[in-house]
Amino acid sequence: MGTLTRSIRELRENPQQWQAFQQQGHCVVLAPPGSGKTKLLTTRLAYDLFNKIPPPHGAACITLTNAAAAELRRRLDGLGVPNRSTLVVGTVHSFALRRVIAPFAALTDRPELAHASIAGDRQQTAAYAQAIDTVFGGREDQRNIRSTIEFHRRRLSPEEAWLRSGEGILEAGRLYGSLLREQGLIDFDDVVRIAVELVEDHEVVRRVLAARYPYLYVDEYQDLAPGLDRLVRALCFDDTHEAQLFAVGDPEQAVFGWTGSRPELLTELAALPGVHPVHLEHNYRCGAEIIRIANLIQRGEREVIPSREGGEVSATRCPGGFADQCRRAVTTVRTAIGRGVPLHEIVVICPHNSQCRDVTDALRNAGVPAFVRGSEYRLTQATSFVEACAAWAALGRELSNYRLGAIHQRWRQLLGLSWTREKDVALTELLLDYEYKTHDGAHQLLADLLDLGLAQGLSRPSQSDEAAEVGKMRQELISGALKDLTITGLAERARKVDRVEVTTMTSSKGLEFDVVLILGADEKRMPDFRSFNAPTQLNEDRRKFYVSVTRARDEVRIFYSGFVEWASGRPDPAGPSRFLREIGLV
Ligand SMILES: Nc1ncnc2c1ncn2[C@@H]1O[C@H](COP(=O)(O)OP(=O)(O)OP(=O)(O)O)[C@@H](O)[C@H]1O
Repeated sequence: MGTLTRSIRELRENPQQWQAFQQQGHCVVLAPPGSGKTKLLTTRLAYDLFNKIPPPHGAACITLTNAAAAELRRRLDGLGVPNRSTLVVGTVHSFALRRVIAPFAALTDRPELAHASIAGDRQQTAAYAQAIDTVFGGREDQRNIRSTIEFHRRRLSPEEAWLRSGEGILEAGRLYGSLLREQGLIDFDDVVRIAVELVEDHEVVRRVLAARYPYLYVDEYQDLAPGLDRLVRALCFDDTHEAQLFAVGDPEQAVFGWTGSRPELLTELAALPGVHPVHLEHNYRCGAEIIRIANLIQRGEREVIPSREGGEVSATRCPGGFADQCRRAVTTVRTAIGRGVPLHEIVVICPHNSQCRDVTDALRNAGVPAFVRGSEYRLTQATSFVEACAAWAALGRELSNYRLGAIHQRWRQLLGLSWTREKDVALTELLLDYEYKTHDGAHQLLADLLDLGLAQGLSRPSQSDEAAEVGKMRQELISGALKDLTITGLAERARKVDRVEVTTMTSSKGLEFDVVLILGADEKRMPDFRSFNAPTQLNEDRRKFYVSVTRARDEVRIFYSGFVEWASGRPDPAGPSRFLREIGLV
């Protein structure tokens, strides 16, 4: 039996999943963790492509983060979905840039946007500094003003809202935008705003997009910021040319508040006339005890039903502080390995990046392979392609989990019209060559890939976001934090097996493991002390804890000390996290 058929059969066993799978018209699935939202979305898309969407029509399948988009692509690959030029699977920002702004920029008063580049972090910081300095003359706290401007840009606030935030904010925001514009740059907030304006203001844009992508699939809808929600609504709820929407999400897993997202948008979407809401309630991932604890974290607001017995949750006090938590985490990981749990079925989750780095060091020093992704560059289609090339060359197909065919497919997409069959041959030769050069600097492989055609492929205007990220990666590999990284080191970053994953609570979203370790469960860290008097933020911190716990199939091990240590080194006796108290674990 094919994987798609098997997946459809599994959905048929669950009446709610089956209802959503068969639903005609707009469908919004609201469902808890592990209830099969992503499985439902990808199975339905695969089925629709084979049965309802004949070429040249296509579909757009979008989500918020690159990691989530990569997971969608992986699952669709597994269901045997073939490539189609009108099938877009990616982030909502890349959809806005490539499928809305690039082809329709001529309709705006800024046709040059079709060739604009995405501003890098440094360019944004410089433009913010200059704009704020010009308007406020260095009198005010730059960080505060920048975050107020970002707040309004992300929410596409109307002018009155900007004005309510104080004198000079609107002016500085406008100046920031025009400073980027003078350099031929836009940032992702601009991308969203311009795409929303194009779709809302121009019927022709809606008409063309609805013809090209008559079906729109959105995963993790709760994380879309208001601008992106408007984009989806304009495409799907136009009286004359609507695309059909299939959206899945969970307001209780919204963890991207800093991007301006509001979990209520999903609930409101589900209540729109013409939308069929479907609620799922069974969790297929976690043992019953994990679900019991997860329900307690939610304070009984929503009962999730487990599909199997078992599961363990425990909390351990580590009186020696965070270093002690790391030591005990190492022991717990070793015990799990001793019981036969594969390394890649274990995850360590911490509230902060710096804690992730500390626990990774502790694991590695104890001889346990561990991987944490820092903020060196984002994992996009192009950067993950470069990592996959290193992995295939250095680790081979088995250990790397990458097929040469999948690497070639990505290569073709990145090269676009500049792809030729000879370029496939050249890529294969290059990768075979690197099998014997695994100790060379990783920057050399990137330079060779750029020379081989990647640079040309990324010079297309629609690829400016990818080009910016590859530029950042190159910089890091040549002179940044990754400057001594070898091909093997780069390969390790893409390796999916035989290593423990270490991640922040936010980035653990959408993942699943047999064993989950949560460190740093101390008040002032979890929740963060800045959330104490901010109910919205406090709720988001609770949701992050909820998301972390529900990543586990079998075991959740939580560690706390009852105090936190700040940079001064002085312990602050804040007590264990209130979340542990609420669920009766301390
Ligand atoms: N009907 C089903 N029968 C068997 N297994 C299922 C079924 N539905 C989902 N699953 C399994 O449950 C697990 C969770 O599914 P999935 O990742 O799609 O859930 P999700 O709702 O997207 O989770 P989260 O919101 O936590 O990311 C997967 O291993 C999936 O294969």
